[in-house]
Amino acid sequence: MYQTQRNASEVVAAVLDGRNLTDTLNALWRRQPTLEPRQRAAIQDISYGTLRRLGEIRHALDRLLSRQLDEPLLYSLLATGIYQLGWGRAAPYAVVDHAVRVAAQIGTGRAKGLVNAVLRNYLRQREQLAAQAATDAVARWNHPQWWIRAMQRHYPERWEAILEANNQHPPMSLRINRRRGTPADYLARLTEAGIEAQLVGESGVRLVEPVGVDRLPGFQDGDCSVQDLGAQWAAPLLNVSDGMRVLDACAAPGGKTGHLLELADLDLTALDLDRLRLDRVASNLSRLGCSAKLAVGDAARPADWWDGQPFDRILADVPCSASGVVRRHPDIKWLRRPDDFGRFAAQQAAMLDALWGCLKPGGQLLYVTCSVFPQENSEQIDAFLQRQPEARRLPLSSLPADGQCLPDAAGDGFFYALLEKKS
Ligand SMILES: C[S@@+](CC[C@H](N)C(=O)[O-])C[C@H]1O[C@@H](n2cnc3c(N)ncnc32)[C@H](O)[C@@H]1O
Repeated sequence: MYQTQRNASEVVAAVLDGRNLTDTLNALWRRQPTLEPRQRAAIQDISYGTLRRLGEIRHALDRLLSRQLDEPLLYSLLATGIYQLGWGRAAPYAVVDHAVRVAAQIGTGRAKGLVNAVLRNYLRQREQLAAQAATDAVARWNHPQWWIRAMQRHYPERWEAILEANNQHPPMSLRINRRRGTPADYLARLTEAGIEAQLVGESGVRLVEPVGVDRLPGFQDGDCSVQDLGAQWAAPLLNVSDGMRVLDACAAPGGKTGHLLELADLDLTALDLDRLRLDRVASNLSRLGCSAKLAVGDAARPADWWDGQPFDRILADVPCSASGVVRRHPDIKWLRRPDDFGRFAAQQAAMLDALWGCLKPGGQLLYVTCSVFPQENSEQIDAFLQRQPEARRLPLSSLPADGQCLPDAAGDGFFYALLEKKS
């Protein structure tokens, strides 16, 4: 366990230094290819758990440390240790013992004694610290203060539920490939495989407990895909039918591309700025047994990749703050800054304007984000409708009237706006 604690501390230290959690973990797997699945799962569990609870953990450390600790790795070792003691399943004596061993490797002379004292004091004062944390907003909700205030302002009735949902483990949902069978048939196959699940949405199944994809019947043959329920709205909302010319403008890793191709036989172009991520679109489509034209390019610069033939449908699943998927990426809430939203909004507006020029009169463009911040969503669309008089927003009867889905037990947070170009 001691190597696991060391690895998890390094991952958390990297995130606190501004790096993305998924990239950091992938870099670790590449650096240490001999880590067993069990060890990877433990490192992942400690890193994700620590970041989910970071507000409360920092609050405890502020009280347990007599002065500021300027050694980032040692601080992360304490943070992960507190997570394990407060919320983990490992025996407390083993957590403390192994953390002290890691401290001896990474810290200065006093590190061992400090780690031993802080973690033991945490165990002694745990209840008192938890009671104090309950009175501090950042510790209570485990989000930065500015984020909590923004949610209170934008969602006065729902902010607590949103923050609470962000701190939960995400559900694992599947999209059933309708070309291969019905969701009910697939549910029966899951039951036969001993995997408990329930039907959700139009083509979805939610698992009671997450499992590795290798356990999912027919996964390699494309019978199902892992996709959150909130994301499963996208393809059906675009109203595609056989023969349409469709652009998936920000396609990678191809979750929604595959869904579109399951719904109809399309002449589909999958565009993405990131060549490596586009490789994942190719492998996802090959697993599903469907194909698309793949193009590397900037959605805001059609001159670089467009042949001038207008599209019937465009899916613009634009890069955003990802503030609706915090439970899958708990680093996001600590890495984002309030001024990021202006930057995202400007990039999204440039993409929308450029893609609009590629749409046929009478065609439809679906704008999607996995954000819960109005700057990227309703405000973005309102401003677009002001700029583009030939655009009108179509109602989406299956979703909340403003198109904003908030993270809850059903799905992640997404925003949808369907725009039609007047003919
Ligand atoms: C939200 S993700 C798309 C998820 C994808 N639609 C799916 O369902 O699997 C946004 C994607 O936009 C890509 N991207 C970022 N900037 C872009 C740009 N200027 N032009 C095209 N793609 C871009 C990113 O590489 C990323 O793959």
